Amino acid sequence: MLAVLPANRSENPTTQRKTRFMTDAPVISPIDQARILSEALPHMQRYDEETIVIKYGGHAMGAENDAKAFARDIVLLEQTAVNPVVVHGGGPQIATMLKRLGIKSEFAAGLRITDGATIEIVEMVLAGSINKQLVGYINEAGGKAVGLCGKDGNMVTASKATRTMVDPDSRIEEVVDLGFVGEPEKVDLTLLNQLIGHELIPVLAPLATSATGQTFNVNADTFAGAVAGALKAKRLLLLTDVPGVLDKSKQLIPELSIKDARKLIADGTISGGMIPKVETCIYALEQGVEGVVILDGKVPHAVLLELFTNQGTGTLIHK
Ligand SMILES: Nc1ncnc2c1ncn2[C@@H]1O[C@H](COP(=O)(O)OP(=O)(O)O)[C@@H](O)[C@H]1O
Ligand SMILES: CC(=O)N[C@@H](CCC(=O)OP(=O)(O)O)C(=O)O
Repeated sequence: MLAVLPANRSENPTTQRKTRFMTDAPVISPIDQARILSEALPHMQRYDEETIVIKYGGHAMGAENDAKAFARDIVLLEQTAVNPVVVHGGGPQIATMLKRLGIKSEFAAGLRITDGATIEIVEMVLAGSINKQLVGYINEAGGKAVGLCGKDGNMVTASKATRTMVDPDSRIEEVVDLGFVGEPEKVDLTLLNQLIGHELIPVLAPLATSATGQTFNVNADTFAGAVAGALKAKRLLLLTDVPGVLDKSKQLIPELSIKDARKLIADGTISGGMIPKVETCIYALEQGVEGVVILDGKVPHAVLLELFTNQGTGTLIHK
């Protein structure tokens, strides 16, 4: 038998809830809402059953409501048959905790120099608080998130990272000892393959183990690139707090070739935390990821805008 529509639709609790949500939003007619959904169809079809790695940076996280909105968009992706894999950062949150504990922290080439005391805090903040918070938000939005780090199932093994820096005064090159900072060497997909495509959303903290069982702190962009490369992901999205890669006059560069990106690193236009981000994009492209984008995660629904509309935001890096 056909269900009888309620005579007064506003008495329907579902309609009431929707109406309440709509009060703060710009007025969009129901027909426009339907049109927007319909226009998303070809985009959804393009990503059907495809794996998309989304790196959610510590700066992009912002307030609780922003993280909850991000989580909701991730659930929406999964609902449309995309396979999202979330890798999160937490640099600013680690910095806050280290400061509270009176532990000094320094960076070299965008990487945190990580001693024995620091790695304990890094693991606590990344795999403990941030990871479980994001898992909670995704699950609250109706998803089934599984929080892991690279140590689980030996997913990501790493070797000790080193960087050569040029002393600005003497111009002499010196090797910087970064301590327990790891460079991903191998990604074992056994565990991830148990989750992807089974309605489960992996949420990964960027920690790895060495061959001898040492825990390594891995830059979250580098970690995301290694995972995206191993998965041959369709897209890698790096969400940060700037519109994308900016030129010397702070203008957004919408597209960047690998060659030009390398030039911008060499001439100092790209510096600090943007270096591992761009290096990650280059690595991921070389590993067969189809498209990589650096974008502003603070823009509401940044992920949906990038994937499901014609409005490309941020910097697309290509071969
Ligand atoms: N050319 C550049 N374009 C944009 N951002 C840059 C550039 N060079 C350096 N940066 C810095 O990189 C930062 C992003 O890296 P990071 O702080 O590690 O972000 P996240 O926490 O999202 O990984 C920006 O906030 C900006 O200060
Ligand atoms: C080695 C290294 O630098 N690790 C990073 C890991 C977290 C991270 O990368 O977080 P964001 O993406 O928010 O910057 C750190 O200790 O800050």
